[in-house]
Amino acid sequence: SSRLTPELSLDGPASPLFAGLDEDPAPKENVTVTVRFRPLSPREIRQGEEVAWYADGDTVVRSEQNPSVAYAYDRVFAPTTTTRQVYDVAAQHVVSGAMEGVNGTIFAYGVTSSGKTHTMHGDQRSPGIIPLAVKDAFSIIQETPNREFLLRVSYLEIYNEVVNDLLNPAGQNLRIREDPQGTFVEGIKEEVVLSPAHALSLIAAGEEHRHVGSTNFNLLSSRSHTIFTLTVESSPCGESNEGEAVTFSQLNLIDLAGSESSRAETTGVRRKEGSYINKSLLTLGTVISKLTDGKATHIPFRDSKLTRLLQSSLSGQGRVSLICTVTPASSNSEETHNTLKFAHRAKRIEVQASQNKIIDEKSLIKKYQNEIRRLKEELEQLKMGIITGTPVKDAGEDNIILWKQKLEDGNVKLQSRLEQEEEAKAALLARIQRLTKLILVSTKATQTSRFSPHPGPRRRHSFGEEELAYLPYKRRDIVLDNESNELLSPVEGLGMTLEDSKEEKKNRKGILNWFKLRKREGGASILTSSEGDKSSLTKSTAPSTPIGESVNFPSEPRISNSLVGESASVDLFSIGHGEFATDSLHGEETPLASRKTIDHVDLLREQLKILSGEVALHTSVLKRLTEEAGRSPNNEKIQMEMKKVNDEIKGKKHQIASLERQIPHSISNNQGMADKLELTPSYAELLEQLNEKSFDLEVKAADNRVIQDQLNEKTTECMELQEEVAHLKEQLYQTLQAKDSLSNSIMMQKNAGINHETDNHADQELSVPREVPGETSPKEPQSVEIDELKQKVCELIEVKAQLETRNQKLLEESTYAKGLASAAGVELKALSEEVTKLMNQNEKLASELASVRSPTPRRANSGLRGTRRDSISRRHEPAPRRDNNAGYEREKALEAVLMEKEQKEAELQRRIEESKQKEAFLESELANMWVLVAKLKKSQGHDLEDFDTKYIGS
Ligand SMILES: Nc1ncnc2c1ncn2[C@@H]1O[C@H](COP(=O)(O)OP(=O)(O)OP(=O)(O)O)[C@@H](O)[C@H]1O
Repeated sequence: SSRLTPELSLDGPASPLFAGLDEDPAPKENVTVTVRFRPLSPREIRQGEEVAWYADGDTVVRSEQNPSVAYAYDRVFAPTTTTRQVYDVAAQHVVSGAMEGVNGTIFAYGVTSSGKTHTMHGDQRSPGIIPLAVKDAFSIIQETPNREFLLRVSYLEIYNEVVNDLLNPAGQNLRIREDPQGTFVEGIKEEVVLSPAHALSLIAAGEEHRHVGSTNFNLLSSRSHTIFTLTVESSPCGESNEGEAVTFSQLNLIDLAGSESSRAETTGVRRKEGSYINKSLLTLGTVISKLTDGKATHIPFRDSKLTRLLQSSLSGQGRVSLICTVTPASSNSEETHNTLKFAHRAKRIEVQASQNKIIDEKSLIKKYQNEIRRLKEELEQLKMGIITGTPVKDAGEDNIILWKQKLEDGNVKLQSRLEQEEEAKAALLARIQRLTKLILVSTKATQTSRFSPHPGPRRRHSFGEEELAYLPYKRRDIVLDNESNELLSPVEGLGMTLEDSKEEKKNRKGILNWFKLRKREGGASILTSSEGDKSSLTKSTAPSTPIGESVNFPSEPRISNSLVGESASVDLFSIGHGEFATDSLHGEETPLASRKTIDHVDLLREQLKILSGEVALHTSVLKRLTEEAGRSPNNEKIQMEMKKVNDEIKGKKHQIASLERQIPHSISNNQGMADKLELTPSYAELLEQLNEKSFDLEVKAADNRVIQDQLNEKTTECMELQEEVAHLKEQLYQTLQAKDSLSNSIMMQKNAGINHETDNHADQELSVPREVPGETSPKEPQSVEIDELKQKVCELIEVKAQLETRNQKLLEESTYAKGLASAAGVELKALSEEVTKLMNQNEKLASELASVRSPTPRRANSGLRGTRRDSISRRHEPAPRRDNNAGYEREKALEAVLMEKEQKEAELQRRIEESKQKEAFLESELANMWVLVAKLKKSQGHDLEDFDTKYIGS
């Protein structure tokens, strides 16, 4: 499928993107071919089907009827084998190869209803190869601490020989292109993924668009081939990796549509689909036999879209694993035999597992790394600029007026410069965070690498609830005849899932917690991919642009708010807490928590300095004004200015005082926080999650804003269209009137018997203007009028066609906008549920906190709020015993944090409410728009229909 972003592939031959294959070419290996039997279905058993083929040991499939007919493969899986076992043998090595830069392709092949989709996608009880591979890829990143990764996905289907983008409904009928590196799909959308749940959610969304339909054999049969591609870029960690090669690879996970025998389907669409499916699978078979023939000169890759896209994999670049799914049923014996022969041929294809390397600096991961580095430098410079400030030059004592003027100007300039710099700094920080989040790194501190020659055993990660939610509950529940779908084998994975579920609940980290804080040398730590950065990605409008990082990422306002002004500095502090808490949880060697606090305190001090400078400037201005006021005491303007400056000085002083209070408070709060973390580490997790949720909410709100803008645009377009329609109506009306008057005059002429010819053919005159030699008036002007009318009719027809096209476009865009709005709605709902959950947890933690305190009879009987009130009132009592002081202080700090969190919760709730309102507003807007469009269509339709019947028809 798609290989590279255009910006990467544009480079051309002068700067080759790939260093190519390794200098030491990897030894040749064969395609891994496995066969998976599915159990007999209850229907097959009811119909008295017998077993025609069976697994004879681990590697042989044998015919029941004729035991001398047998085929050997790398592995044969009996009906009771679980998909996880299949994954371990048939897919794991391909996935781990892809993470190391070796291309990989895994595909399921078999007749309809043999279990391809069950194997590739699976369901919640038995996740398929695709979810397992995605999960494994992220586990590998987690266990490769010395490398940074960038993962992108694309998802397409080939339906009736047309390539459609499943991640972008607008991406239909895409073209397959070729370049020196192979074939790729032009304009396909790629999304950078940040967690398994994120990737699975994209697959689930893509599946919604896939073509499925019921056949005689499968109620939900796949009617298209799908290719899910995971593109992996990785480079060594750290900032000293400039010039080092980046490994690049693609993992293609393919669920083919099933080949069908002629008895499978009889009518219309299904038959057409079936013939396309069979043709492409036949081409696949031919390609494979020619590839293994040895003598073949021409391989017909171009005969089908499927083989064109698989060309580079099948011609040996990277690992290939073919999983052939078969049913043992005797009624399918012949088809099974064909599948087995196909698998046997494929076994002979040779491939080479060489590592791809990109030497070009323009690999996407490199591009991000360089940009992060550059932004950090800019930020450093900006910070220094803010601290240094702009010195105001002494203009000399003899020119005091000029000096004063300059001072005033300098003051204004300084202020606006400071504001600008603060804004720029916030924007830079946000951008660094945004870019850093896209690059995935392990949270492990250990330096063992999977890229080392002998990687240790890997821990198997089980699916969390949020990840399972993106898999179908039970795929294809209904089989024909309404029979139960339970096949005669233990339900795969069920036991395991039940067993695991308790463990999963305990360990559950959720979508957002796959990657925690990331440390970077020589700079402030930056949050990595702990947040599902969906908004920025799905906003990407241009196909093949993997990130929409420039679009709608609302972190700037949040950070800039936090940097401007006194009240907002509380916000800044709360952000600091979130990050601080998260980092502390991981207990890494660098004391990130204290560094965060130092950063924060530094910032407060910087603000203090700025404010002091401003106060000094204002004071000098005030002094000058006082002198002037002394000279002209009745000048009201000066008095007012003095008052204004005075107020400003007071305001600034007030801010300074509050900042001075905040600095020690921040330090002690930090201490309190650290103590609290010792007691309740999960509390920090909660804070972090709250932080993440609020961030998500902001993203959603930004999304809503975009949708709202789109809606407004559409509404304006609708209004314009309406105006145009009204205008057209007017024109039509005029034309009709002209025509009526023309008919009248003709009739009058007829009656007067002026022209006998006209008498007989008056009607024809209307539509066919004729020239009568020697005859001039009064017929000439009439025919001119008729000509004009005809001209108008033509023009109107053209306008009608244009309007119809525009209307169609408008309808498509509205559908898309509606989709976006409903997606935002679903997300919001999920978020509000999360927040409710968090609040419950919070309540629980608060009561735990209460129990941690040394119990007094009074506290033991009161609830959380009672406890807080008690402790607040205690603050006004005389100080308790000296040895209780430390505990008391600590309690105070904890309470402050608790209160702060409650405020944050309330704030979150408020934001959810706001978002909900916005959503409701959007929905009503959308509904209005639909009504408008419908009305428009209706009125336009009526008018034009009338028009057609009346004039064009006649
Ligand atoms: N190994 C298996 N164990 C249990 N059930 C299975 C297995 N393989 C397939 N099934 C069940 O058999 C039915 C058909 O499987 P599936 O839809 O995966 O077939 P398919 O080959 O993808 O069909 P199509 O080509 O028509 O899409 C489903 O109900 C599925 O749950």
